[in-house]
Parts: sequence; C-alpha cells; structure tokens
Amino acid sequence: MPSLPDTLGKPARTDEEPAPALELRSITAGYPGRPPIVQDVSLTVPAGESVALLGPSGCGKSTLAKVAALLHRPVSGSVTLHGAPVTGWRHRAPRAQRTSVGFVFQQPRTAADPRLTLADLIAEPLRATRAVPRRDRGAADARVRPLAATVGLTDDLLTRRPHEVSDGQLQRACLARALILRPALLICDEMTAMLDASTTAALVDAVETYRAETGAALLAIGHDRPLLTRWCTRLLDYPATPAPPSPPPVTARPIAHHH
Ligand SMILES: Nc1ncnc2c1ncn2[C@@H]1O[C@H](COP(=O)(O)OP(=O)(O)OP(=O)(O)O)[C@@H](O)[C@H]1O
Repeated sequence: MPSLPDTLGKPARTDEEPAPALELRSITAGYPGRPPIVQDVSLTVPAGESVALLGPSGCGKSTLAKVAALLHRPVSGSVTLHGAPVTGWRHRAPRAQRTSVGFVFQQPRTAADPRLTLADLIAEPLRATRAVPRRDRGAADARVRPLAATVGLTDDLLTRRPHEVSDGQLQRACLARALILRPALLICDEMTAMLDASTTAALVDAVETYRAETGAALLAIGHDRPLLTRWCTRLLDYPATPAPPSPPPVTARPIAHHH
C-alpha cells in the first residue's frame, strides 16, 4: 500500500495570505437612546501590520475601538478576528477570542483599580483567566517582573498603588497588563495622549519590541499625526469608509412677518 502523502490534513496551499488580525465591516454603533455615533465604518488590520486610525476628538474612534476589542456590542456590522467571526461581545464572547485582543485605554486613572499594587494590576488578566492560580503569587510574579522591565517599570514601583505613581508609570503598567496574555492584536486608544515625549517614546518602543517578538498586529488610535506616521506602516483617516453624500442645501424659506 502506498504511503500517504505527508501533507494529509494540511491546507492544500501554503502560500495563502494569513487571515487579517482584525476586519470591521460596516460597523454602526452607539449608545442607547441616541443616534449612532459610528456609522457604517469598515477597516482591516492585516496580520502582523501596524495600522493607525486618525480622527478628531469625539468622532467615535474609542467607540469603534471598543467594538473591535469585544467590549461594546455594535448595532450592526461584523467583526472578524484572525479569520474567526465574532458572535458575542463582553461576557458572551468566548474567552480565547477576548484574550486574543489587548486594549490600552487613554486614561490610566480610570482604567486601573486604585486598590491594586501595580504588580497585581498587571497580573489581573492572569488571575481572571486562571492562567495562574489565584493565590500563587510566585507564578504571577514570574510572568509580571520580566514584562514590567520591558515597559520600564522597576521592582520598587511594582509594590506601589496607582496614587503613588505618575500617569506615565501607571500607563506603563496598563500596557504591561494589556500584553500579559500575549494578545495577537493590540489596540492602543490614545495611549500616549497625556504623556510627555520621553514616556511616549518608551511606550512605543515597548509595543514595537513586543510586536517584533510575537508578530502581533497593532491598531493605534489617536490624533497625533506625526507620531502615528512614525509609528505605523498604514494610516487611515476616520471614517475609514467614504462619508455618505452630504444632504442637499437647506432651502431658505421666507420669514413670515406678523403684523
Ligand atoms: N458610554 C457612553 N454613553 C453615552 N455616550 C457615550 C459613551 N461613551 C462615549 N459617548 C459619546 O460618544 C461620542 C463619541 O465618543 P468616542 O469616545 O467614541 O469618540 P473619540 O473619537 O474616541 O473621542 P476622544 O478622542 O475624545 O476619545 C461622544 O459624543 C461621547 O460623549
């Protein structure tokens, strides 16, 4: 009997492009009781690429980012992560899909639990997903310390709480927390908006070191065009799809005079 080809069970083609890290198709999203803020927006982050989404404050970039990170359910449209369609948001999303996306918020003070030390803050996703046992501090520390060093946090800072560190130091911890489960896609929503130039450079460096090591893709959101131009290989202006045609000009009506 002839031996079976050793490609059995493998994809027929090996030169196929990997599925995009993120695909948003015709996303419409908003908040209850108001018209949608994000209207019919589509964008793609190819596997391993860095894409910047630029747009003015208040246009809906953060809302779109939260949809992509499975934190906010859109009204309509589809999200695909690494080729797998997303069918549920927040607690309804499968854990593997949720943990494949790391998210860094603009405001570290509102994103960080003030009661936790920076070490516990960074370890939070490890405990939440039971990647390490809840009470096994040694196992958590073994993951937290080397990662904290890559974002520029020294051991003495790890025992402090958020009110005992600067915004920049807290944002470094928030970046480490976003990376600890080794996500294949990182979304940074105005990560450096409130930081000085040297902290900004250090955080961008840390993200790029992580990406070089893991091949992770990046969606960086913000309004600092020079920074995002240096950082990312592709730039998209929000909205990423053509805007709908503008409404016809309002026809002036004669003002009624009452005598
Ligand atoms: N949880 C919420 N409930 C109700 N409205 C919200 C909520 N979050 C945001 N909004 C509103 O949605 C609009 C778009 O906000 P979003 O944060 O998505 O914009 P943005 O482009 O990211 O702005 P910025 O750059 O200032 O963060 C704003 O008018 C905001 O007030």
